[in-house]
This record gives sequence, C-alpha cells and structure tokens, in this order.
Amino acid sequence: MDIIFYHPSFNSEYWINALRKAMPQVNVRAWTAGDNAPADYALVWHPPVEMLKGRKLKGVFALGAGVDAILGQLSANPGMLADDIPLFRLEDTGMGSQMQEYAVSQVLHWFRRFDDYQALKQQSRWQQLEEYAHGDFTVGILGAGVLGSKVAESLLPWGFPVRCWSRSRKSLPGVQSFAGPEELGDFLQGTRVLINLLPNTPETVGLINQSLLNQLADHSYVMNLARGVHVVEADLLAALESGKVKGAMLDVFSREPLPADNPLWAHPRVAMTPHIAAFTRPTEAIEFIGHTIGKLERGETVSGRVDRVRGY
Ligand SMILES: NC(=O)c1ccc[n+]([C@@H]2O[C@H](COP(=O)([O-])OP(=O)(O)OC[C@H]3O[C@@H](n4cnc5c(N)ncnc54)[C@H](O)[C@@H]3O)[C@@H](O)[C@H]2O)c1
Ligand SMILES: O=C(O)[C@H](O)CO
Repeated sequence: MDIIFYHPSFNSEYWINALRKAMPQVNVRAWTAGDNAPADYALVWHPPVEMLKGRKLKGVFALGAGVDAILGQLSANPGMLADDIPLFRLEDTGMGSQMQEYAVSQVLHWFRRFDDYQALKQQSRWQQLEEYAHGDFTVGILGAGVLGSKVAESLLPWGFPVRCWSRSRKSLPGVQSFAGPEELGDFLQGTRVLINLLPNTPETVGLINQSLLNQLADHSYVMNLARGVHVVEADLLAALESGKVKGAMLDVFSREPLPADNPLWAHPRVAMTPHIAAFTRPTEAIEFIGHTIGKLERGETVSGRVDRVRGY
C-alpha cells in the first residue's frame, strides 16, 4: 500500500516518520511536484491540484476538521478528485479537548467579569462589581457536532444553562437542542454567550449578522471558533458599539492573517487569537487515519466521510 502526504506548513519529515512507525507495512512518501507514481491514499491540506488530479485513489484524508478549503478547490477545479473517491476529515483527534479549554476559559473570563475588571485596572480603579448569575448566562453553541458537543459537555459542570443548534435534533444530556432554521430564533432568544462551531457551507456563511445578533440577550458575548466567513464583521462591530454585544473572542477571521488595518485589532472589547483554538494533533490524527484505512481495506463502515454536497 502507498500513501502520499502533503501539507503546506506541517513538518513533513516528522509526519512521514510517525506514519511509517504507525503503519510499518505501508509505503509513505511526501508528495512533491511531478510525482505521478501510484498511491492508494492521500493525506492532504490545501493540496496542489496536480497532486490529486487524475489519480485513482481509494481515499483522501483532509488533515483537519474543516474541509471548506478542499471543497472550495474541488469546486474551482472540476475533476481534481473523482466523485467516487471518498474524502474524509478528522473527527476530534485531540481537537475536542482544545476547544473545551478555549471555550470554558473564555466563558468563565466573561462570567467572572474579568473583562470589566481589566478595564477598571486601566483606570486604576478599585471597585467590586455586581456578580452575574449562572441562570442569566445561557451559552448557545452553533453547531453541535464532534467539537460543539464536546464544548457543550464541558460547560455543564460549571452551572451554565447550555443549548445547541444544529441541522438535526441532538440528544446531549443536559443540553437543550434546537434544530433547523425554524428553531434558530428560539435558540437565540435568551442566549447570552454565543459560541460558533459550524462548518463553512453556503448555508452558514454570513449567518452571524445584524439580524442574528439582535436576537441575542442584551449585553451578550460572541465567540467564533469556526470560520471567519460566518461573521459579518461590520455587523459585529456595530453590535459592539451599540452595547448589544458586550464582548467578542475571535479565533478566525474573514481574511487570515487579519490585515493590519482591520478595525477589530483596535477594538477594546474584542479579544483575538490567530486561528489556534484547536490544532491537529499528529498522534491522534495518525491513529484515526490508520484505523480508518484499516476498516476501509476490510470493507467495514467508517466515520468521518465528507458529504461533498452537504459541504461538511
Ligand atoms: N478554529 C480552529 O482552530 C478550528 C479547529 C477545528 C475545527 N474548526 C472548525 O469547527 C468546525 C466544526 O467542526 P466539527 O468537527 O465539530 O464538525 P461536525 O461536522 O462534527 O459538526 C458540524 C455541526 O454543524 C451543524 N450544521 C452544519 N450545517 C448546519 C446548518 N446549515 N444549520 C444548522 N446546523 C448546521 C451540524 O448539524 C453539526 O452539528 C469545522 O468545520 C471547522 O470549520 C476550527
Ligand atoms: O478545521 C480545522 O481543523 C482547523 O481550523 C485548522 O484549519
């Protein structure tokens, strides 16, 4: 069996060695331009079109959870990957716990008013503020999939009401589930902290706009851990200015790196991280890929296959 590997920024040597150690019976090589030798599987992130075009592969693995970039390449380059070649994505593989760390720490930061105390510090003011009540701090998670459900689970022990919104009804203990466009309004009403963990699809682009933000509880918070295209940045800035949104924590942006002249940089109630909420963990990723390839080779059903029409 032959596997080809391509990632624009990962340490290929490290990954190739780890893959060879995990799957000693497999020939693994880093793909380079002009390599047209046969391969059974491709492990890729932002692959050059020529890497995949015309290849007869048993499967392609995206080296991340979000597959919007590769699906965008496919739509821009018809024939880059034959329709009958299954595309897989990474499900959790160490990203769930990272998302939990990020979300819990930020919700607690806001709930304990550390943002307000930091502002008082800037004014050298010693002042104790009224505490928030857990019951007034409902957390609403857009997207209750692999990562969204992990985040929901991690927030419950802290006493916050937690709800989620997804395409179909979810059964997550302790989490109120809302499903489909018809229930989005009910999901938003009373939500104080909005956490976005949706995939980037034609249906979800620009979802977090003025209309949606206006339906949140007053003095709400927005945490975007998914893709920048979900947020209409001008609408978020307007909601921050009006006070409807009290604070934002953004890990992803419409353009990355975020251009220096973007007003989000300077906004006092916007905190930012440079797309670091959850990294692909090599050990867990390679275990998931090896396990999935083994099941594919045995003709067994597998998890993580991307629905190219649905977009995730
Ligand atoms: N910032 C980061 O570092 C980072 C890291 C990993 C993943 N991500 C992002 O997180 C996203 C989610 O990852 P995941 O593994 O949980 O995905 P997933 O496919 O397991 O879950 C997606 C969820 O979104 C819901 N959904 C999709 N389309 C919808 C629609 N139109 N209406 C309502 N709900 C809809 C689905 O029902 C599902 O609950 C990824 O697509 C990626 O963009 C970001
Ligand atoms: O989707 C993912 O896995 C992360 O956002 C890395 O791009």
